[in-house]
Amino acid sequence: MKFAVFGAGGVGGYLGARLADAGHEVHLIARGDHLAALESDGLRLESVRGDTAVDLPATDDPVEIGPCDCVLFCVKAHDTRDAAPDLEPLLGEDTAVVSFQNGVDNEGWLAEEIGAEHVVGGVAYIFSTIGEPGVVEHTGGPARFVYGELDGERTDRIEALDAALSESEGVEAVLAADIRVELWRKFAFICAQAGMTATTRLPVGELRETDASWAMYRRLIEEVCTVGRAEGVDLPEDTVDEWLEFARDLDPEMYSSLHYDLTHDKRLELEALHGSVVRHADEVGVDAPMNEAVHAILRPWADRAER
Ligand SMILES: NC(=O)C1=CN([C@@H]2O[C@H](COP(=O)(O)OP(=O)(O)OC[C@H]3O[C@@H](n4cnc5c(N)ncnc54)[C@H](OP(=O)(O)O)[C@@H]3O)[C@@H](O)[C@H]2O)C=CC1
Ligand SMILES: CC(C)(CO)C(=O)C(=O)O
Repeated sequence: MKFAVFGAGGVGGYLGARLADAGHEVHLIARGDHLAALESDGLRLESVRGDTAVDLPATDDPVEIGPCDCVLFCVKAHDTRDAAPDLEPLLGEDTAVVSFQNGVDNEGWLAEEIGAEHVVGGVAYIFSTIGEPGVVEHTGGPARFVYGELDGERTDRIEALDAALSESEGVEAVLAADIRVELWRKFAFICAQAGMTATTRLPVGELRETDASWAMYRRLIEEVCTVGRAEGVDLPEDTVDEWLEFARDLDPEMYSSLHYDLTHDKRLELEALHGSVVRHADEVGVDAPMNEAVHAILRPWADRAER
């Protein structure tokens, strides 16, 4: 298959390297120092699931790539709207654009720009970052990727993507029955894991040992589930308990990408996470006070990083 990875960073670089190793044609879209390093030295992946190095075409201009079977859209959520118009040259009639971003709004934003028929939902469970230009470091997380057509159809293109990811080493690939449920499930977890590790600047192990913090972790998940259900998302009854059990088993030193970005003076995806919960809660008329609190605490840091 012909893939373009739009935003070949922590998530996109990981997937691009794994798909290339599985024999697919992969084009990377990046910018700045990272692009310069990809062009001169190729992409190196240092991963707890096995290292690899791939020499792939890399550019900041999608026109050079042309129409693809599938585009993996892996920029930060705050870059979605700016990047979306540049997808156009990558689109053929049946091209799938899969968002592997955090949050529940990216798919809608993409659909507004390129048409809903091109948009496929996706969720990533991994912890990977650009360690230095040209190098993606995967330090933990299951490397599980969940995806599906927004209407739940088993189309030829989603089956082709499923086959490509399933056959790639180091990728746990899951074709979802209902990707909207999966997006909200992940959203519930990430709002707790990211919100708590970023506001306290402590790893999950210390949060688990502190009753008040662990109770807040739980409430963040509960609130997102309440909002999602109020929007008609069929989240399983046991979603909260399932995530708490999952979080209890996490490496005690585990933080989140929001914490990483906060502590590395990078822009925060706050509006796609807690800001989004607050907006969705307002729309459906339910309260989300813990998410509001996280949003209020981190907003000045997000402003500072944007200045
Ligand atoms: N990293 C992780 O472990 C996980 C991340 N996610 C989600 O995945 C998404 C991607 O995150 P992550 O991989 O960490 O992000 P990264 O910052 O590592 O990678 C994104 C890359 O895209 C580049 N980029 C952004 N806009 C453009 C553009 N218009 N043209 C070319 N390149 C562009 C960025 O460049 P620049 O740096 O210059 O902005 C950056 O190199 C986020 O929504 C995140 O929440 C989900 C689960 C785990
Ligand atoms: C918590 C984690 C690592 C789970 O994949 C994540 O999605 C993130 O930090 O953005």
